[in-house]
Amino acid sequence: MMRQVQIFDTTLRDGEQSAGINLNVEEKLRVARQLARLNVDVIEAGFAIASPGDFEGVRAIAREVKGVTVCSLSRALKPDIDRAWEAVREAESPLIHTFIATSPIHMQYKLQKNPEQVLEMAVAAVRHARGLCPQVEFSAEDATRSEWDFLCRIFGAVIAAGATVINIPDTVGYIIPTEFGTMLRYIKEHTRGIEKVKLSVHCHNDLGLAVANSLAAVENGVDQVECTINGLGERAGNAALEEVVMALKTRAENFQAATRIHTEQLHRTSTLVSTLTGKPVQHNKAIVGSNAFAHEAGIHQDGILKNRMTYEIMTPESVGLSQTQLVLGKHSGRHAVKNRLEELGYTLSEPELDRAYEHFIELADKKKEVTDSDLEALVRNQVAMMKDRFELDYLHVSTGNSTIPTATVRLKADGALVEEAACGDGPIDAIYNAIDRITGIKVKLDEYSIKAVTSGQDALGESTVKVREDGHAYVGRGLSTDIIEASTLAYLHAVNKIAEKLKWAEVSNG
Ligand SMILES: CC(=O)SCCNC(=O)CCNC(=O)[C@H](O)C(C)(C)COP(=O)(O)OP(=O)(O)OC[C@H]1O[C@@H](n2cnc3c(N)ncnc32)[C@H](O)[C@@H]1OP(=O)(O)O
Ligand SMILES: CC(C)C(=O)C(=O)O
Ligand SMILES: [Mg+2]
Repeated sequence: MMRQVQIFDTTLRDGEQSAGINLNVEEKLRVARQLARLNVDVIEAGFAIASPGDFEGVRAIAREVKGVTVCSLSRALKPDIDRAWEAVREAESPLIHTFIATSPIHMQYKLQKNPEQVLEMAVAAVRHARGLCPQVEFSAEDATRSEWDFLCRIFGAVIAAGATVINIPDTVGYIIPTEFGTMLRYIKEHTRGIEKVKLSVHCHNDLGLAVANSLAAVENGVDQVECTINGLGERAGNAALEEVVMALKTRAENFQAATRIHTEQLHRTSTLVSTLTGKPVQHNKAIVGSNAFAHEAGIHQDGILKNRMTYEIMTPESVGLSQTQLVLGKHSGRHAVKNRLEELGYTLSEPELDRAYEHFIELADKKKEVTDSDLEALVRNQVAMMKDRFELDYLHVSTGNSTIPTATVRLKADGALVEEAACGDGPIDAIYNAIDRITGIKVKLDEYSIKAVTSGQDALGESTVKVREDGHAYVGRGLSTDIIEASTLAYLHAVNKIAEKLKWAEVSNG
């Protein structure tokens, strides 16, 4: 039986606490709307007492964003709690989150209070918050460096005072997964009333263990994980929401726990947060990095082409990306180059492919990435091994302001001369109709352009067309001092690519 784990998103509170991030109210609202689309369970929208802007941000989200619990952080102080309540009270499901540090070092040096005073403050804070709001979360800041028996005592006391969620933060990212599991089991066994509340964890990434610790917590039965988009947060950040969620989904049989997250929204959410915060996502970041579903090594690309699961443990579509990327570079092999060329409409024989691959590797050694245009140029211009099926032999167009544009076209098709005439809406349309009659290939013209590539009266005109056949797009280019001829050559260029593909299909189908 799968149990449900809640996702508490704190991008707008702990994430925004990262050095160098400052979101205004409108930006916070945009993130919150997207978090609601992502279907998080709780949005920690800010720390209401911190500033008027933070207060307005929390209040605006509480007023507008529905279908999700909205919460504000507050110290264990009455004015903080009152301000938090003022900000969240209009939410469909409001929550006050109050906290106080429980580790010896924080109590002695930062709070300058003894454990009994801290316990009293925690209880008073929770009691006051619970008098205002039906849902109150209590966090023991720096819990993982606190004495376990003291934690059990303070948790028991705040539960008795009305806390509905108990959160165990690894505030400084100190704990390791096995130790966290043992600690959580100890707390569950030794805290009075713990079975009545939700148990939550909040992990920081100072040792790069935030996600691993959060997952260890799920294995040990916690009900809620606190995390942020792109792992934003104080110092090295918090547990990355996308990593926690996809680990739970991909290894569901291990965790027997599911979230309500709409994972296809992950990429979009990550991009929005990155854009608004100005914090780029590192390329190799799990799940949402630009290379997370990109493959360059030949052996990997070959595997992916044969079966995506050889090198992908989840699909790009499941996180909201349209497809796997096979990046062509110096580590790519023949299979990937052949596959891309076929997608572009070039079907090569084995010797042709060998030659093209040789040229490709030479080029890839000089360039980081070989683009589609590079590949096309390489095949058509450098290797020049493809013999066009249709070549222009003769062209005549008759047009004017009071005549129906008519074209006569003669092509050399597989060595024989074939001539056709056709009318059209304009001279180019007439030519393309005549060509279609000769080739018998049905294409749809999506784009057409003509531009001068040199200057003067004898300027060279370059025409580019994009045509579609059987759902695939083909680009053709033609160059001539006569723009009508350039347009004809561009169309023929695209049609020859299609003819080559169709020929290959015939051969392969026997
Ligand atoms: C682990 C975390 O992420 S905790 C959340 C951190 N987030 C923030 O700090 C949000 C931004 N902070 C702020 O805007 C400000 O620090 C404020 C408004 C919260 C407080 O500002 P100030 O009143 O000027 O206090 P300052 O920040 O300098 O010091 C914090 C005070 O709160 C006390 N304090 C810290 N945590 C708590 C707590 N949980 N409960 C009660 N008091 C606390 C400190 O002991 C210190 O008290 P002191 O002034 O008596 O020495
Ligand atoms: C306020 C608490 C939950 C926190 O952010 C932390 O301890 O890291
Ligand atoms: Mg934190």
